[in-house]
Amino acid sequence: MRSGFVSILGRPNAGKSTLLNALVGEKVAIVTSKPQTTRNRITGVLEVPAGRTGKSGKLPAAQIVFVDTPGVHKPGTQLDRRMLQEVYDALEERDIVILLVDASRQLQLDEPEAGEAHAEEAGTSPSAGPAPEGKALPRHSRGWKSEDEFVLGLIRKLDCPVFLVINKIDLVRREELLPLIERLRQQHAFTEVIPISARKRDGLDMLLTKLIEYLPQGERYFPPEQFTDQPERFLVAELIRERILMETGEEVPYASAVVIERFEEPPPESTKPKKPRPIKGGGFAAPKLPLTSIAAAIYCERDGQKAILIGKGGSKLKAIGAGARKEIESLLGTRVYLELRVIVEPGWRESRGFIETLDWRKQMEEMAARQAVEEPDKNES
Ligand SMILES: Nc1nc2c(ncn2[C@@H]2O[C@H](COP(=O)(O)OP(=O)(O)OP(=O)(O)O)[C@@H](O)[C@H]2O)c(=O)[nH]1
Repeated sequence: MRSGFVSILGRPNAGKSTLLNALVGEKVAIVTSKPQTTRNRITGVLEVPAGRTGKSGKLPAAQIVFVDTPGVHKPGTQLDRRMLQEVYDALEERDIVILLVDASRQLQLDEPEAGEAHAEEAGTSPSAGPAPEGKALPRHSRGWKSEDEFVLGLIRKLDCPVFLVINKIDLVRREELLPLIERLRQQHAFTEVIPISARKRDGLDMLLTKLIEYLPQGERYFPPEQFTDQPERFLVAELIRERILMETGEEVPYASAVVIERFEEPPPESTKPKKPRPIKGGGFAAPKLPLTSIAAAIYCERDGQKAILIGKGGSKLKAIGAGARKEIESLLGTRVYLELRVIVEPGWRESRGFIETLDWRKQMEEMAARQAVEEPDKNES
């Protein structure tokens, strides 16, 4: 079989997480219209059984480990630097790299007015983020041309196949697409150039066929039924963060972090399949699902942000909790009791120590170390 790591690299909002989810067929990464949604590298595993039909006939069996990365942007804070480090790490361990660009955004650059503004302000921080789809770029986000150069610099150093994947083609006209492809082709000797729409799942068959063509022969890295290496706790924290990004504006999404403080899975006996319950007046009700009890802390940097997160009479926090709970229930397949509290941690985005505590890989190591101290016998056996 073929197997290998495919890292997905690109500017914020290019659609990397949408592509990852579409390829893997599961919600592995959260997606919002706000840039810099992804903060860690995220693994999504796609198992391709032998005989599946691709663009050029039957595909060989393959396991592709996709690695979504934070959008590359000029670092302004310690958190940004950590995010960039995640990108570097993903570029270390890979067999193929996908450079994902947003076709609609590239086209905006072509407009002379926007182009001039970019040149003027190149190098400014884009932390406040690009404009929503289809809108003109706001002044504060016009530093991104130099960031495109930075991304190109990263891929020029690579010795593996690099695919240029042009996303969001559903937003551009056909006659605009061909000149764009030609212009981007000039930037680097890309192994393949593939236009897609991740949202509409257009072009993904071609992408998959070509990826498998370039993957080395090898064994599986993950068991066939596993679709990510992220623990459920972290997925839950991300679903809460996704809701915060959706429910709040201005700087709050960027200044927020979520830490799971309690994660109590239902006792094993309650997860056994149960019979439907008879109800008064005849008929049966679906059996009650078991309950997972979760408590999470939402960190922000200032009292004002805390007030926004809580909202009038707690309304905002309630909305965040209700939206997140629905998503978590569908992830875990249980009912969920979710408790949220908001904590002000001034300037956490500049604190290396705090940022480290957010890293789930670190959290897992610490939990294992704690368990080894608390239950040494269990560990030895
Ligand atoms: N129209 C359209 N929108 C898309 C497509 N792919 C992604 N989007 C939208 O683009 C926005 C950003 O998508 P994400 O997948 O979060 O982008 P990202 O590159 O992971 O973003 P960062 O986390 O900032 O790095 C979301 O609103 C998506 O729904 C596409 O093919 N077409």
